Amino acid sequence: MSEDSKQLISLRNISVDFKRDGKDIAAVDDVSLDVNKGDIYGIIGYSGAGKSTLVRVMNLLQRPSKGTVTIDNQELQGLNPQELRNARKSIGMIFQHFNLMKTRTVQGNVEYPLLSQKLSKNEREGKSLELLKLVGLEEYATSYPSQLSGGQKQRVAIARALANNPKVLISDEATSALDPKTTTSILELLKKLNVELGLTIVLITHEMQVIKGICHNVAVMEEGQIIERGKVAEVFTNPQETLTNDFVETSTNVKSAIERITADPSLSTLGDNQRLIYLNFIGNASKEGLISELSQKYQLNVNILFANIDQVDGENVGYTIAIITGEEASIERAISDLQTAGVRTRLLQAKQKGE
Ligand SMILES: Nc1ncnc2c1ncn2[C@@H]1O[C@H](COP(=O)(O)OP(=O)(O)OP(=O)(O)O)[C@@H](O)[C@H]1O
Repeated sequence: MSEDSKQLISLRNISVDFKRDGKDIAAVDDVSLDVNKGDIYGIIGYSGAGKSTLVRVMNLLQRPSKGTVTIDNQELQGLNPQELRNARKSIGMIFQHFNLMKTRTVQGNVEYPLLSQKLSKNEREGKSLELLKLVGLEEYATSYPSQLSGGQKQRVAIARALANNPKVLISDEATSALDPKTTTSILELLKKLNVELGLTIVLITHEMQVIKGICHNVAVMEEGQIIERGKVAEVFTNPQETLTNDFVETSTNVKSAIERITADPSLSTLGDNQRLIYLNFIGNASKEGLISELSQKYQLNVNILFANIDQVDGENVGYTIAIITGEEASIERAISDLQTAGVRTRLLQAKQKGE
């Protein structure tokens, strides 16, 4: 397969400017992004970062001020209105507030996009029931949206988005209005659609937990730009930008643990030759064993204040905050050994003799 045919979405130098109070706002600022077929690509950023605007560019619901949009080797800006309508069918979308039609039944909602296809009533009914089965809601075909829970409404919206057999599903904060358990079940459904149908998914969110749950790749957006991108496991364990680090540490509870520990004098008032240190490691939990091994080797006392282990894209990632006590040179050597073994270390606080 050539590099080109692997790409499903290709955005080149996209900028979107809006006018507000007579001033230009760069909602998206010179963004290039490639999404490969079969990928689950997450775009994360705080509110106002430009995520929704960027994904609306992917089907030209938002025309960019600059740049080109190519979907499956077809440049969208070159299409006439009829061709664009057809191209848009290959891009399904789901949203935070589901956008279902209240006066139509569940099945009626799923059938709606099929009305523009040359299908008989029977074929439409068959297809919509098949889609409802796929999302686990065939028993609710005759119910109305108001009779469903949020998670069920989102399943209906997913079935509807799949009606035209799209190549890509864009999920715009689709789990933001759902509780954590329902969020997990919707993410599991998206993962299943990705695996079983080979559906490419672009998912925008402000929660790293969502990215960690199902994405293979991630882009971090701030002020209209992509400031960092890469494989989720890599970005998670070695974030380069402050904002990325902030997302990672919030989702792993490391941020709140550091705040709690440094605000508590009984934990953060260090004695002589003590260091408060943060350790982050990927791979096997045996790195935990490494800490006790090094503490024996260098005669250090390690007091673990916080530890968390997480799964990112199938890999274990560990986070530990500890106070290490011992001779300064021994601490230095132990930290150097940890780094050699692939552990990321960060000094949070230190007190040397005589301070
Ligand atoms: N139609 C519009 N007219 C003017 N400004 C807009 C318009 N749409 C978005 N913006 C502005 O563009 C910037 C990016 O908005 P966008 O909705 O893309 O961000 P976001 O990251 O998706 O945030 P959120 O999750 O809150 O929607 C914001 O400053 C927003 O106010």
